[in-house]
Amino acid sequence: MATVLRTPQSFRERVGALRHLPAFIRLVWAASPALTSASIALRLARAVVPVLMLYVGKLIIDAVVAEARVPHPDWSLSDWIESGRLAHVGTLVALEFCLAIVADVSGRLSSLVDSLLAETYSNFASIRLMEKAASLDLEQFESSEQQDRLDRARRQVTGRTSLLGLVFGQIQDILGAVTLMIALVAYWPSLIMLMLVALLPSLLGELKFNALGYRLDYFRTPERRQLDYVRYLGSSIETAKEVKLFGLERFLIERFRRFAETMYRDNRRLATRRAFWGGLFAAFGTLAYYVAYAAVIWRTMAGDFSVGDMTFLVGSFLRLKGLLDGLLLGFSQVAGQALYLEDLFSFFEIAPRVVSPPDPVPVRQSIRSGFVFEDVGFRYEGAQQWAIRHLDLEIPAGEVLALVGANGAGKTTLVKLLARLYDPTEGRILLDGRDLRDYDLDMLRSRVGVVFQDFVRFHFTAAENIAIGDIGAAGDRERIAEAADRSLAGAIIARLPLGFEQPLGRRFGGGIDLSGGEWQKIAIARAYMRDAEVLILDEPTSALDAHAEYEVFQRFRDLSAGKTTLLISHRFSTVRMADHIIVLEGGRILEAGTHQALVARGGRYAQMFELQAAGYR
Ligand SMILES: Nc1ncnc2c1ncn2[C@@H]1O[C@H](COP(=O)(O)OP(=O)(O)OP(=O)(O)O)[C@@H](O)[C@H]1O
Repeated sequence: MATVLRTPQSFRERVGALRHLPAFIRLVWAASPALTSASIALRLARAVVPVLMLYVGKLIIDAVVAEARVPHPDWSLSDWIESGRLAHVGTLVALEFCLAIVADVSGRLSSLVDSLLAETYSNFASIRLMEKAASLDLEQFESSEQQDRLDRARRQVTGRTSLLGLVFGQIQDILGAVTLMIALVAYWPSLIMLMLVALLPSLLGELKFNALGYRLDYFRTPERRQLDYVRYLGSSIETAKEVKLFGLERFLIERFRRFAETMYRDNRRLATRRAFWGGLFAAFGTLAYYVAYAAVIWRTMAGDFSVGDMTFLVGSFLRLKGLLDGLLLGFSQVAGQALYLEDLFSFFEIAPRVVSPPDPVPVRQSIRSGFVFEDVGFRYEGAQQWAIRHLDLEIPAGEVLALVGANGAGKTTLVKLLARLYDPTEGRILLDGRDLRDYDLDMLRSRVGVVFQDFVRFHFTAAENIAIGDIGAAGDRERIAEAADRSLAGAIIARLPLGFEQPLGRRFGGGIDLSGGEWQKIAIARAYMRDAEVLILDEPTSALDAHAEYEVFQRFRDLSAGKTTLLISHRFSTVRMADHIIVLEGGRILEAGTHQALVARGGRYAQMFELQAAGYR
């Protein structure tokens, strides 16, 4: 069940989000240990070198002042060099030059390493996300709350890789600040305290606004998904046809504008408040800096510090202020983004419920007795009504069973239960006498070939579209061609300019779109790709003309001889081919029998059959 995430409200909870940082750093480390180590080492260099430079600067000034005090005649440069009085200062300048080069090189290398690491991490985390998503139950996918969370998790891995630079930048700044503080404490400890106290209001302010920003984003996730959806509707090829014909442009644009404006207004209010308070708090920091500055000038004039000390102290204070400001801003940004890590890691923690048992039973190569539904009931999460209730049904191995019934009668649900996409809410389903839940899930699914009514039109090549049925055999062109011939897709592919290599769909350059019926033939070829024991066609032929559907099913029947087959169709010319027919109504079995028996019975089936037959007369 999707757990409702509470929004972090209190200060502790906000800072508490930082607890995900170690897990985040572990994830970054796992993405690339080498790049992560390099990045941290370079940051360390970048933190320490500036302090060393400031100190060498101080030594230079002191040396120069000392030299300037010693009287010297009207010397030329060569006299200075020969006297040896330039040697000390010269060495110091050379040292500072070397440090400057190290600072420059480590800065450049560090941006290079960080950009490589950010991309590696983003790819790594995306793969983890896809793997996790693949392991989830269909039901967990279908809840809108879960979709919201997935959406936030996805944004976390794609849009928020800056977190990486931020966290490492923080580490660098902390190291830099600590080095400076150690140096400054040696001179005048109380000034550092002044600076730290002055920055406290900014810290608290930033934390507060971050939590507000996150809450805004959190509560806006459903709206943002709506916004993305409306944007997609208004600007994609899949919808262009209906948008034009129904004249939906203005309607969609208006809807987009309405959502977007509310979100913009809320964001603007927050950003303005943040800028105001942030500016006010920052003024405290600046004030502290100037107080410290004045104090240092005074003590230098009083003779407590040398001019070199003064430049070092003033330079260090300025740098420390910059670092602390940066740390503060960075900290609040890190804390803000860490709140989103909650989404990513809580997504990683969702446990699928439809899983293999600890000691799974292997599925036999060929099914012996078949499936038995025992008092099976299923209710979709959040639904009031049962989609299926008290269903007892036997599907003997090798039988061709047809399911008929009005829209919403429960046909697709039954198929999903059979393929163990869901587990029954009540009762159980047996395969060869054992509960489906006892079997190895992957093996079970690999034995079942389903073509759904809403099959996916993959914008891949024609060959790949068929190979979807058994993706491990994507390189086996012979099998793909055979599957295509069996589903009557072969003739369609032969007409494509690039044949099996033809990209399908218009999403990418060079793609060719197919008609609905042509797509269906391609989708049916997927069922032939699988060496499945159980074949299920859930109305994938609705776009085929009556003749084509008859032909497709005829072949399907012949080619799947000996296999357990389930057909769902609203066309009785097809349904009558089945060995056994089940009429579902409101999730229960209303009638069952052969075509002849059901017609002779004069019940619901006969009524529906008569209605359709009359339409053709
Ligand atoms: N994902 C879902 N979440 C909630 N309810 C659902 C979901 N899918 C189907 N239902 C409901 O379950 C019931 C059975 O639906 P099902 O899709 O099994 O019907 P069907 O017989 O296949 O219909 P059709 O002929 O229209 O394909 C319907 O009342 C439907 O509204």
